Amino acid sequence: MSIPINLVRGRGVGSGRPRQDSLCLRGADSKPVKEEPLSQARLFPRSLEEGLGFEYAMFHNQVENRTVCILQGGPYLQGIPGFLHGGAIATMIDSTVGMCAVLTGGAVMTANLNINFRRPIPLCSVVVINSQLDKIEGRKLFVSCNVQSLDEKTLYSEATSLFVKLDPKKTSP
Ligand SMILES: CCCCC/C=C\C/C=C\C/C=C\C/C=C\CCCC(=O)SCCNC(=O)CCNC(=O)[C@H](O)C(C)(C)COP(=O)(O)OP(=O)(O)OC[C@H]1O[C@@H](n2cnc3c(N)ncnc32)[C@H](O)[C@@H]1OP(=O)(O)O
Repeated sequence: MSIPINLVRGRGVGSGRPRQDSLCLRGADSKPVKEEPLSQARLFPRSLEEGLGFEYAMFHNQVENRTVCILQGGPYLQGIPGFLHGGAIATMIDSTVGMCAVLTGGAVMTANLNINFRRPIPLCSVVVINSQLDKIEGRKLFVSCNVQSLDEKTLYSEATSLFVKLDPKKTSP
């Protein structure tokens, strides 16, 4: 049986940096205080110059509700010398499980993210993030993932997450 694999985004596949020209600035109480175009706004993982930050492509399998991310973390993402910063790893884990949740459930937000960092990821190495939808309970989507080396011999990180579908009756966000 052939399994449909959808390329979600990737450099060289029409992956220009997304622009969001109509964002609201929000005050401390989360209420919009001023409408202003933020022409510099970028999806966080796409915010660094090519080759220096997050280099990745994601693939989604609609039949199995799985999203795979191939990631190379560039030199601007260094944490301890020679290795990826944990926050950069968390960003890409959140983005991958988030993509899995969005493509399965529509408009969602991360409510909870738990990460175990098992081994440090060498800077500029290529790793694979394998995520899958585990279950859906009402508006809640539970998605887990692991981060491995290409040869699958090294398990770098594991994570579980909860995404909540946005309630159209609520105004925020
Ligand atoms: C924003 C629009 C998104 C639209 C997306 C569409 C397209 C995007 C396209 C491309 C994007 C591609 C991929 C995604 C990339 C990256 C992903 C990054 C995502 C983020 O980086 S996003 C930022 C960080 N994220 C936040 O900034 C969330 C702040 N937060 C809230 O905005 C609310 O908290 C919210 C909305 C989460 C829920 O609020 P709510 O009012 O709708 O729901 P409520 O509180 O009633 O909870 C309902 C049920 O979830 C349970 N529940 C809730 N929270 C829980 C928790 N923490 N632990 C355990 N259970 C929890 C309750 O216990 C209840 O469970 P039960 O029903 O069983 O009682």
